[in-house]
Amino acid sequence: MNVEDMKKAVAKEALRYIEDDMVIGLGTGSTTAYFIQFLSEKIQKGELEEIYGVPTSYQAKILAMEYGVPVVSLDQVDAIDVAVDGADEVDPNLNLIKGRGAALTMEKIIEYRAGTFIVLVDETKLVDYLCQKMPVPIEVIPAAWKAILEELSIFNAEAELRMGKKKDGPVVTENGNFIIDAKFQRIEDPLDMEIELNTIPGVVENGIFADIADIVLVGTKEGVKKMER
Ligand SMILES: O=C(CO)[C@H](O)[C@H](O)COP(=O)(O)O
Repeated sequence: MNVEDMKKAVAKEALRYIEDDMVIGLGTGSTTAYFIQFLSEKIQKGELEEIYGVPTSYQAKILAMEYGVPVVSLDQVDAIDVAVDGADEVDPNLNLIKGRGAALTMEKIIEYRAGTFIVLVDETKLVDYLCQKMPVPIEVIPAAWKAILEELSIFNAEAELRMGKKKDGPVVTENGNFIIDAKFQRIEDPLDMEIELNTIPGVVENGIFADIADIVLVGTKEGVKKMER
């Protein structure tokens, strides 16, 4: 089983948690894209009814619209039953780093409020501690980017402004902000770090998702494994 097959396997497995009449937070990224596709197939077959998706990004919204999954915004719903999203790192306590796709703020807004937050990863995302492989994406107000970059040196972070790939200059998020990717040495206390980073003036949100995930479905060569809080 290659990584792509693992992503598909966890996306299929996540459907087990979806029932009629649910409002579902739709995450961002390649793994969640499979989930949206498979969710749509079940809806088209009539196996799921009265499903509404709350997208965490334009990517999720456009995919849902293309696949015919009804889309609503957060302010149109009373509650989110389940949210499904990928992650960049998962530690043994189900703490996450997210935000490679620069959608971390809306992802956290929605996933924090979900009755059940299900994370879909392949086994390459499992780490012993956060920041083992990936930096923490931090969404910042553009005017503050340079000051924040310097302030992050207090944490011994190697931090850089994220630059566009098919755009000149910095990546601009869907909220009109910049992203700083900060590689810390090792995050000992994810919750503490998540809160501390958000106290820096100009920081909108950061990609540490501590104590939010309820279930992590991990695609492995041996099949899907479940980690649960
Ligand atoms: O946080 C994210 C986007 O902001 C993604 O969920 C995360 O990067 C995982 O993506 P993929 O499933 O493509 O590996």
